[in-house]
Amino acid sequence: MSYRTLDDLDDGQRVLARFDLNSPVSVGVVEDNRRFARHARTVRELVDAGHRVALLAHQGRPGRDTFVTLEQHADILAEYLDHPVEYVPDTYGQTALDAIEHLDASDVILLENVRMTDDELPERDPEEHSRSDLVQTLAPEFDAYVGDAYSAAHRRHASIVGFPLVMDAYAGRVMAAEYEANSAIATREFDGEVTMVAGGTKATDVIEVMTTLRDKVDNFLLGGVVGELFLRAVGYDVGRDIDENDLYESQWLANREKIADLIENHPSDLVYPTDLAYADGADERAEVTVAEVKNKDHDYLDVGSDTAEQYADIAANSEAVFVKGALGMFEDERFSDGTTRVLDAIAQGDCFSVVGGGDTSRAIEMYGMDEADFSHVSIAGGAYINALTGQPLPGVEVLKDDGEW
Ligand SMILES: Nc1ncnc2c1ncn2[C@@H]1O[C@H](COP(=O)(O)OP(=O)(O)O)[C@@H](O)[C@H]1O
Ligand SMILES: O=C(OP(=O)(O)O)[C@H](O)COP(=O)(O)O
Repeated sequence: MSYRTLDDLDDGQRVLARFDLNSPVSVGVVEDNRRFARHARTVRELVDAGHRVALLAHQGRPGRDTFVTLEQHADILAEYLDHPVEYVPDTYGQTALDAIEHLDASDVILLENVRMTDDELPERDPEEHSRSDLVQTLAPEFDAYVGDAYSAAHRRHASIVGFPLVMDAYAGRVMAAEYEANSAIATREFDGEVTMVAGGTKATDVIEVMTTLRDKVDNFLLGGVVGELFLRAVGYDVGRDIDENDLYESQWLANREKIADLIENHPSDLVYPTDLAYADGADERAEVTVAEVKNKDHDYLDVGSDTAEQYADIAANSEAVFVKGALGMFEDERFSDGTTRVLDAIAQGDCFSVVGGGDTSRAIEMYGMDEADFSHVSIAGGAYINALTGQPLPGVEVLKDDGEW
């Protein structure tokens, strides 16, 4: 193995760990989400091994409403951990250094939002970041650095890439699990069919992923905004904005050439919806076959039942399924069918499966599915896209021993 994990870390050390607890914030209130539960497992291991643990994390960006202190994060994490997490309102000043000095075995402190320091946010090379005041002040206080913030590993920020250069560095459990699963489509050979659910609203991201993975994926199951854009490209009158909706036109103009290229060169990999669902005059779910659509007079908010059944079948018979984007607006139960039927088929089967995307993965808990029925449910957004498109993540690269993760 070419990177060190917690298995390689001797007990009873002074450990600085970088997590990603970045969360939605609604009117100043930090919302609980699966990042806390996941990172709590890494902290639990550190606590059980008798380490003295200081956590570094960020929240929001300067100037945004979500840019708040980490006080609430400490409380939420402590709940998951069932162990105290002391919030320290300072990142690397004297207050922080005093708190670090007073750590006992198995104590956990959470240092202040690292983006409140000037050193953190500039995108710089690891060497330059390793010379920053932040890194130079904190590094000597610890024996080891644990990088667990996979979902922020696409950022070349000081606390992500600076410490590993000057400290013994280890990948945390979240980092290792995310890396292994999300890179699998690029790095693993599968014997059977590889399928990708290509849906959701961020069509530009998804079409970039499709273009990169066109030789690896056997079936792209098209849905959501992505599906409509592909249908438009083959001559159906969908994939257009209605009224104020601005999901389609700009993404059509930005991606039409890539779409045309995929259609021309990989036609047999593309699986189109054959029917679509919308809300009728009585606000009930109604369906129409794609062939019957004469002009786009409805917002199509899900794939239809025939499509859902066909997609579920393909997923169930695949060796590996990667999900990027939902097939419909599943938050509204009327339009959840496409997404849930395919997720159910994956969950009940035994294929290798990865579900990514903050919004899409919410469908799993919303509809009472068990995360354990999937090989991996990612907590990353941008980093997941970077991994799928084969771009190295700086926060991963710095943890490699030999440059060959
Ligand atoms: N036809 C559609 N119209 C509007 N929204 C849709 C449609 N299909 C899917 N969605 C929305 O797509 C979202 C998930 O995809 P997206 O935001 O692209 O991905 P991510 O999971 O990466 O955050 C869901 O919140 C869902 O409501
Ligand atoms: O939440 C994050 O990324 P995501 O929105 O892609 O999931 C990370 O914490 C990175 O945050 P940033 O996009 O403000 O650098």
